[in-house]
Amino acid sequence: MDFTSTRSKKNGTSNSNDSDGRDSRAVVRRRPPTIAELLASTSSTLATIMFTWTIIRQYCPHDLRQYLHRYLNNFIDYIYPNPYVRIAIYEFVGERLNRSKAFAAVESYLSTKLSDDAKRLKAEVGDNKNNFSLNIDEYEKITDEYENAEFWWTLSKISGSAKKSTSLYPEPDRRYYQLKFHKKHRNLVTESYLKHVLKEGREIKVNRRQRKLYTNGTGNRWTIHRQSTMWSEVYFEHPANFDTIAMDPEKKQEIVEDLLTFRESKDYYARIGKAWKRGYLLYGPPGTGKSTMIAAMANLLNYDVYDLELTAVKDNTELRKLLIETTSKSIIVIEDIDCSLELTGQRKIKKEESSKDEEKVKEKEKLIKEHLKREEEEVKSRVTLSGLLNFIDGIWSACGGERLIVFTTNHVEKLDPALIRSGRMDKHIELSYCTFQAFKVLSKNYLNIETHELFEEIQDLIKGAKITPADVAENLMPKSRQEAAENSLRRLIRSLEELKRAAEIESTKEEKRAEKSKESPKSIAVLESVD
Ligand SMILES: Nc1ncnc2c1ncn2[C@@H]1O[C@H](COP(=O)(O)OP(=O)(O)OP(=O)(O)O)[C@@H](O)[C@H]1O
Ligand SMILES: [Mg+2]
Repeated sequence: MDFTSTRSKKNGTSNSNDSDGRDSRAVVRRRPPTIAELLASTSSTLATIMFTWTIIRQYCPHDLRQYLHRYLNNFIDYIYPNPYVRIAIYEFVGERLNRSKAFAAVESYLSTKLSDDAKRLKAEVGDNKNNFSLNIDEYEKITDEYENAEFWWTLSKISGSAKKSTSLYPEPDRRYYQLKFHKKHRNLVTESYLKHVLKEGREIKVNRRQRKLYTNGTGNRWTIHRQSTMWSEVYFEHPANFDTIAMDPEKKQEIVEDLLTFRESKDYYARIGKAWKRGYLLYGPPGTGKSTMIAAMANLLNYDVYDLELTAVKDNTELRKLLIETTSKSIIVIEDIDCSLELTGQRKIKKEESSKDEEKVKEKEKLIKEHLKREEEEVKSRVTLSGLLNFIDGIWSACGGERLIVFTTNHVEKLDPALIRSGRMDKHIELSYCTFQAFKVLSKNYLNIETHELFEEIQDLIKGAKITPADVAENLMPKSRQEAAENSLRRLIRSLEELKRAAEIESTKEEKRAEKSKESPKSIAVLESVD
C-alpha cells in the first residue's frame, strides 16, 4: 500500500516527488515562520486592533463602547476562566466627592509595604511637613502577604476624558487602589484582611501626622475641604516631656502609667459601656508646670491639643459645635477654669451665705462685684455650668472617642464640686512648690549636673520653701554663655534665703495678729462686766 501517496492526497498536494522521494512543496509549507515574519504578522495584527479601537473610540458612542468593553471582558472570562477577584477603592467618593478615608488608609498601609524592587515611586510631603513619604506611583504593583495568602495592590486611574461629562469643566482623573486576590481567599478578605489594612493604615497615618494645636477665639474661621471650621490651627511643636518635668518621681510615674493605660483601653471602655475619655484636673499655684504637663501629655500620647478659650464661646450651642469638630486622639484643654466665674460664682455664694462666715461672704461679694465689672467690659460668655457638664459627659462627648479633657486651675477650692467629681474629672493632680527631688530634675535639665557640693545646702533651704519650679528654673538658667553652673546654684541659694527671711517676717506678723485677736475678746468681756 502506497502510504506516501495517500498522505499527499489528504494534504491536497500533487504527486511530484524530489530526488529523495519526498514532496518538496509539503516541506516548504511546514517550515516554521522566521522571527521577521512573526514580527511582521504580529505588528500588522496589532496595527489592525489599534486602528479598529481608534475608530471605535472616535465614532462609537461612549455607552456603546462600555457595553462592548463589558461583553468583551465577559467573553474573555468565558474562554479563559479567571480565578482572581478585584476590589477597587476609589480616592473620591459620594456626591460631594469627599476624599475616601479607606483610600487614605490603604495609601498609608501600602507605604510600609514597598519592596526593594519597586521602580515607580512617588514622594510627597505628607501630614508631617518635615518628612517625605514614599508611596507607589500609578501602575506599580505591591505584593502583600497575610495569613499565608497573597494579595496584589496597584494604583490605577480612570482617565477623566474617558467619562462622559455634562459639566463645562473636564472631569478629573479618578484614581483608585485595586486589590487582586485568588477567589479562594474571598472570605479572608471580607472578614479580616480589609479590616486589618484599614486599622494598620489608620494607625500609621495617625503616628506620622504632624500634630496640631487648635484654638478657638482668634476670630478666624478656617476652611478645610470647603467646610468652615470653628478652630484655628498651628503645628504643635512643644518640646516638653515627662523626663524634663520636675516633680516627685513616683507621682510622675503614676501619671504616665495612667495615661498609657488609658490609651490602650479601647476594648475595656467598650466592654464597660463608657465613652473612651478621661478627665484630668491639674491644680496648683502659678508656675508649677500645669501647662507644661499638658504639653508633655500630648507628646507622650501623640495626641493633638484643642485649647478651648471658654470666655470666647458665645453660648452652649457654640460649645457643642466646637466639641463636635474635635477629632479623636486629642486633648481638650480648658485653662484657668476658675476664671470662668459664671461657672462657680452664684451656686457657691448661696452656700456661703448660709454659713454665717461674714469674712468669707464679704470676700465673695467683692469677687462677684469685680466679676460683674469685668463682664461689662468683656464680651459676655453665656456658657453655663450645665452646658459645660453636658460638654464633658453628654452624648456628644462620646463622638470620635479617645479624648482627654484637662482643666487647670490655681484655685481648686473655687470650683463647683459637680464639675470635678469623679467620672468627670477622674484624676486630680496637684502640682505644687518645688521639692528637692524636683530641683534635681531641673538642675539636670538646665545645668546638666546631677550632683554638686552645694546640693546639700539647697536641700536644707528648699524644704518647706514656697518656691515654684518656674522660679527655680529661672534661677538656674545661665545668664551668659560663659556662666558656670556654680553661679546659677548660688543665685538659687540667695533666692531661697530671701524667701526664708520673708517667710519668717510674715510668720512673726501672723503671730502678732493672732495675739491681738486673742486679746480683743477679753477687753470686750471686761467692758461687759463694767456695764
Ligand atoms: N514642674 C515643672 N517642671 C519643669 N518645668 C517647669 C515646671 N513647672 C514650671 N516649669 C517651667 O516654668 C514655666 C512655667 O510653667 P507653666 O506655664 O507650666 O506653669 P503653670 O502651672 O501652667 O502656670 P499658670 O498657673 O500661671 O498657668 C515653664 O516654661 C516651665 O519651663
Ligand atoms: Mg498655665
